[in-house]
Amino acid sequence: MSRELILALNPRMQFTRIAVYRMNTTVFLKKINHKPEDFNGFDRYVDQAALRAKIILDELKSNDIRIDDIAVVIGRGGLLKPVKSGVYKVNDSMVKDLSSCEYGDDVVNLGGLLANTIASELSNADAFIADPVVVDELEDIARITGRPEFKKKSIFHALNQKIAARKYAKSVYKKYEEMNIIVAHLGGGISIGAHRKGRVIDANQAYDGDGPFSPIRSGSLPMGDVIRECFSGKYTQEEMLNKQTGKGGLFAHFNTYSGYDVCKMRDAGDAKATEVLAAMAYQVSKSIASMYAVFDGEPVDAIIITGGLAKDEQFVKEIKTRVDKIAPVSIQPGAEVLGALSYYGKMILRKETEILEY
Ligand SMILES: Nc1ncnc2c1ncn2[C@@H]1O[C@H](COP(=O)(O)OP(=O)(O)OP(=O)(O)O)[C@@H](O)[C@H]1O
Ligand SMILES: CCCC(=O)O
Repeated sequence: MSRELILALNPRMQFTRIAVYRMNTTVFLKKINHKPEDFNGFDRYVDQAALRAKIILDELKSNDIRIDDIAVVIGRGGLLKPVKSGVYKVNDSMVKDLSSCEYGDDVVNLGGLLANTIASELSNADAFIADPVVVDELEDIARITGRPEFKKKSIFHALNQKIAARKYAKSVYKKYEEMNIIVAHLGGGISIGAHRKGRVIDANQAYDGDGPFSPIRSGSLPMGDVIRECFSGKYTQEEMLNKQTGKGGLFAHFNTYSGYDVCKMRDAGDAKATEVLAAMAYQVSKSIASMYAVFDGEPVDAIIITGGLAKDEQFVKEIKTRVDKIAPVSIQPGAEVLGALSYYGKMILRKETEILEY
């Protein structure tokens, strides 16, 4: 039996999900909740790397995980320069871009940094990321905007979208690379991707660009109003960016990061929650329908709805009824981030994947 373990890491704002795998067996799975006061004094998410790494290592040790058997530490990849899909070994250049927030400050940056810090503490491990949020397979036409100095960027949930699409393709005995699929990832952020024959040729710029609003992101806004707010003198640039990326969407309406809680408010008859969630479902549906045009007349084989909010039947129903004329709709509730990372971790151990250099 192989003694080589895989440690997978998915850092989120208020918690870090970790899992340890021995090939196909899950050895350990844990959602480590963090108290906001633990991070007092840290201005940026990346400043939390050393502390979170220690908390994770302590958790593994106190659960008798044989940490020196860990060979692969693989984290969810962060805001980096645009890259092709695949597995990357964490190197100095990646650590520099993540820790300086060269391409933005999001908690997802901690994926590569935690993997690097933890691997360096172990005797036998290397650090990796896979399909980071900046996987870029856009067609050139998708990049052009109404201002030559602005190009649309590919920032979306590449890891979960691609795993969801591969899983669906397998379930209908086809190859991902042979299918046309629209994937809607409904998580803390929301991204809609047009997967044409295995390449995501268009997606909304989910982090700070366009698309539906989400539990934490503002999505597309009336641009004139945003410009006027920028120059109102009321907010700094940092505050304006934060309103777009971390304090928009459901948070701005309800002061909670939890889509689950807002769904519960709707179920209890709250009129505002009903209205805002319906608007979010409406925006997701419009975004899915807009991707139909991207396939330029080729049939779309499936629409996949995935992510945490895909667990809410009412929310999903409101989207489904608006888009199911386009293609059959398949629901994959929840995001398999750790499972997806373990899939790549196994390929690394079996030497079945190219290790790309950042
Ligand atoms: N049963 C549920 N019903 C409704 N919403 C839910 C449910 N379970 C989770 N959610 C919501 O889903 C969102 C989180 O989804 P998910 O776990 O896919 O995202 P994440 O990993 O935190 O962020 P992202 O997907 O943007 O990277 C949260 O707003 C959460 O409250
Ligand atoms: C960080 C990119 C995807 C998202 O969370 O919106």
